[in-house]
Amino acid sequence: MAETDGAKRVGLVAHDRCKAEMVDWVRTHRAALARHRLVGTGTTGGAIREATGLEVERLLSGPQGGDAQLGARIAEGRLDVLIFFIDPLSAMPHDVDVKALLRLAILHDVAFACNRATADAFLQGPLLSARD
Ligand SMILES: O=C(CO)COP(=O)(O)O
Repeated sequence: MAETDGAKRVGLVAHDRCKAEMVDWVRTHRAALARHRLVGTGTTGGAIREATGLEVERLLSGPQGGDAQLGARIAEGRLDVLIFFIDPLSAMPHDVDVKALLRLAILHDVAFACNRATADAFLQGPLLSARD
């Protein structure tokens, strides 16, 4: 656990076709997520902040380096959990950045959820639970 208050540093990222689902997921779990420190890629973070009023640190947009910034945080031990709703049906110009982010999460043993079912499971257990 990274923070003494139990808060985790949570990265939030969604590809364009998954952004509505990400916003809905955050809205659904707003109370639990409000206990953590949220950081998102530019557009995702802005959409979440706008829709929920939650404080979200915004990095660059993914294709402009936001995925790489999250990867750097993982490499530096500054991110605890990654929620990344990946579009499995679209080619991405920054696919190498997406792969690098996931590779770094695996390498540094950072828990990551790439779909809603897994993200929901994170809310049930010690990673992001609303319970203490
Ligand atoms: O492209 C992304 C992840 O690969 C997400 O970036 P945005 O949140 O800026 O759209």
